[in-house]
Amino acid sequence: MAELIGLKLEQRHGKSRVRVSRVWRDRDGKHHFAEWSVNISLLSDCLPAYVAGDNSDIVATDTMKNTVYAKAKECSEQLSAEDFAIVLAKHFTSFYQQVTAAIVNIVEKPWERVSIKGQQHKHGFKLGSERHTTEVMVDKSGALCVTSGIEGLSILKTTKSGFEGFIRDQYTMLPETRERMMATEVTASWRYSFESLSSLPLKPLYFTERYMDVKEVLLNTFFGPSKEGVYSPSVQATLYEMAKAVLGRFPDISFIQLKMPNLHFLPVNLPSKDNPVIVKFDDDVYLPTDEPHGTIQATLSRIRSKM
Ligand SMILES: O=c1[nH]c(=O)c2[nH]c(=O)[nH]c2[nH]1
Repeated sequence: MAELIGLKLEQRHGKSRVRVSRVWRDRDGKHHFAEWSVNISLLSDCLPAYVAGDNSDIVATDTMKNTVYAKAKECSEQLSAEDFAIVLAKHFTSFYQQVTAAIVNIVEKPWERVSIKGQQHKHGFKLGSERHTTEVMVDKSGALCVTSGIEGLSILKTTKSGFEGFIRDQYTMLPETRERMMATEVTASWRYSFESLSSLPLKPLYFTERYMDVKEVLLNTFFGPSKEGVYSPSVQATLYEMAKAVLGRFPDISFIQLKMPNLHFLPVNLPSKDNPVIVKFDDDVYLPTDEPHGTIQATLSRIRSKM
């Protein structure tokens, strides 16, 4: 192809924000429900489409969208977002000779079953806050990478947080403190150690359970025990403890990234021309602000032993 002499083309194509929801009905009248926003991206041998206007090797993105609905219909048992992403990625890589790898991202809407008068409702759901995310990559050989995560987990504690001992210079105004609010919106993503389709766990809803468990470990570590809490010397130290707790607890997770913006609650002091002052801050009245905010993020992974 003359056009490609001296040039390198890297390409992928796919469909974004394919929204689908699925209901599964148990015999006893209990319903299960999921709502997903699916992104598909295919790596495929379709160079002629770019360089010669020849679409004969193109999987139409419209076909990708329809495949989401067709596969949702086929999945007759409730399944995790990860397993649905795997179903799709497997289909694209095995069905089309041209497709060498598929990347499927899903964001699940946080519908939660409601309880009415202490009883779980059979078919009623309300929208929660944080979202379960996943990215699955599958190639033709069956090699696989599953990353899962949480988006929008807003958490705050009103004490047991401080920040001291940082660098001071001519621009430093921030007082040291052992008493402040700590608030953040956690974005987490973690990679599972399963590296092939054949090594995936067979247990149904395995990844859904893991998601719930990881979230619980993150929250327990951030907050500490319910009565006494746990002191945080910085967002950095708490982030590290949270990441370490996840790797320590789940051997099938090889890597975790946490993004934890520091959402500030500023002390309010209103001076007055006369005494007494109108508002003197006593760890009680704050000005909440998310702009500007600190940005703190880190990844923690296992170092593979050379043995
Ligand atoms: O936990 C914190 N980490 C920082 O890096 C930082 N910087 C800052 O101004 N306040 C804080 N708090």
